Amino acid sequence: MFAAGIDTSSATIIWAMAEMMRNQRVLRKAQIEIRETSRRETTNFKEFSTSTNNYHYLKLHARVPLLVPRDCSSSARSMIMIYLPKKADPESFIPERFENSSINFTGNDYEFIPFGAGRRMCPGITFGTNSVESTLVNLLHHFEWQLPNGMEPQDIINMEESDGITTTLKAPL
Ligand code: HEM
Repeated sequence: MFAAGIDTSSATIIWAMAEMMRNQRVLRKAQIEIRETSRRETTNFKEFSTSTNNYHYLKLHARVPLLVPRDCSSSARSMIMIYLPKKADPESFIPERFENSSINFTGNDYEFIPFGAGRRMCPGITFGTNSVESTLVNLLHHFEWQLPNGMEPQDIINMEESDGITTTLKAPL
C-alpha cells in the first residue's frame, strides 16, 4: 500500500495542479463548479462534501508511463513492456476530451489505462481516485492558487517527466 499508493497519488495531484496553473481556463472552470455546488449544498443545509460524484469536470490526470514490466512465462519468456499509446494531441491538457465519451480509466478501454488493466491492474483504483480527487476539491474550494513573483502561466514551460516507475515533474512545481 505504501509503495504503490503514495507516489502515484501525490504525483497525480502535482501533475493536475501544474496543468491547471498553466491552463487557467481549466482551473477557473473546476473552481467554479466546486464552489457553486458547495454554495447550493450549504443553502440546502447540507454540509460541503468532498465526494467527487457531484463534480463532472474534475478529471483524473494520471501519469504512469509504462505499466509494470510483465514476464510472459508460458511461451517465449519474453519481457513485455506496455507503453501508453499516444492519442491525438496527447500533450495538451484538455479535460473536455473525456466529456460525452464512453472511454474511462477503469481498464476496459485500452487507449487510456492509467491504472493498468486485467488481472494485475491496480487494486487501489478507488482509493487512489478518491484521495486524489478529494485533495484537489479541497484545494480548489478553499484556496486561490497563484504563481509567485509575477510569474505568468506561460512561464511554466518545463513539464519534463522524471525517470522511474511513477513519473513526477522533473522540475518541482
Ligand atoms: C492515482 C493513484 C494510482 C495510480 C495512477 C496507480 C497506478 C497503478 C498501475 C499502473 C499499476 C500497474 C498495473 C498493471 O501493471 O497492470 C498499479 C499497481 C498496483 N497498485 Fe496502484 N495506482 C494508484 C494508487 C494506488 C493505491 C492508493 C494503492 C493502495 C492503497 C495502490 C496499490 C497498487 C498495488 C498493490 C499494485 C500491484 C498490483 C499487482 O501487481 O497485482 N495503487 N497501480
